Amino acid sequence: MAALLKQSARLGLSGRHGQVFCRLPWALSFQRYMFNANKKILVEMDKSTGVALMKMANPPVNLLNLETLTEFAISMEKLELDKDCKGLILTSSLSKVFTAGLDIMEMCGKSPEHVTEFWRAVQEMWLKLYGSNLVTIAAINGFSPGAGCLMALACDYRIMADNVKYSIGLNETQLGIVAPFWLVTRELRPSLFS
Ligand SMILES: CCCCC/C=C\C/C=C\CCC/C=C/C(=O)SCCNC(=O)CCNC(=O)[C@H](O)C(C)(C)COP(=O)(O)OP(=O)(O)OC[C@H]1O[C@@H](n2cnc3c(N)ncnc32)[C@H](O)[C@@H]1OP(=O)(O)O
Repeated sequence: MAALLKQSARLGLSGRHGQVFCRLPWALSFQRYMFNANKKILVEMDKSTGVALMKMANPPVNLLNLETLTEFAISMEKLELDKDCKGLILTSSLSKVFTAGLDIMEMCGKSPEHVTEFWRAVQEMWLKLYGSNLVTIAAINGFSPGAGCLMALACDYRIMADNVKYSIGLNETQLGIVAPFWLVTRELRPSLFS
């Protein structure tokens, strides 16, 4: 993140209170592009730095439902295919929630087919992040329970906003969901793999 900001300064961007203001001539704007499918995942790719900023934008709490997870996977695929993209910062567009995790309503009163599709999308999200060729950074700017924690763990680096009110953790056992073996061994106890 610091490197990104340094690069921004070199290119004529100035920052104040965490915001970055652009003073670049319009002619250089081709170096940036933005995309989103359904506006739940916003991506801004800066070709001059090779860094993409991905913001979850599903108010009020950035729930990870099937639609958002699918959009996330598509966005990751697009970035992986961009040879100029070297790094990814994953964050939230909301002020105090990174993501409230999986939408528990996706697991409640739904058909077995739907639940299967949903969990496949959860697993795909993890695979896309954990297996990414990009340098991935989670900029955790708010509460991050359950799958929010899973997302952060799947990134190469994590930075969390310095606010004692925000919590992060795998709290899903409180809902009767058990973290799968591969998650525990890969991310929480990697020594078991060596
Ligand atoms: C067998 C095959 C295995 C394959 C496995 C593959 C992968 C699995 C890998 C790992 C397992 C990970 C499992 C992860 C599970 C989860 O993520 S479970 C969800 C955990 N999350 C929570 O417990 C969050 C609970 N929410 C909060 O604590 C708060 O909402 C908050 C985030 C602190 C924000 O607080 P606040 O700003 O005050 O907002 P509200 O509480 O008022 O919430 C606003 C509305 O959003 C609803 N909501 C919040 N969280 C959820 C949620 N997780 N699901 C559904 N809905 C949620 C909340 O009810 C409010 O709704 P209304 O406005 O009242 O209608």
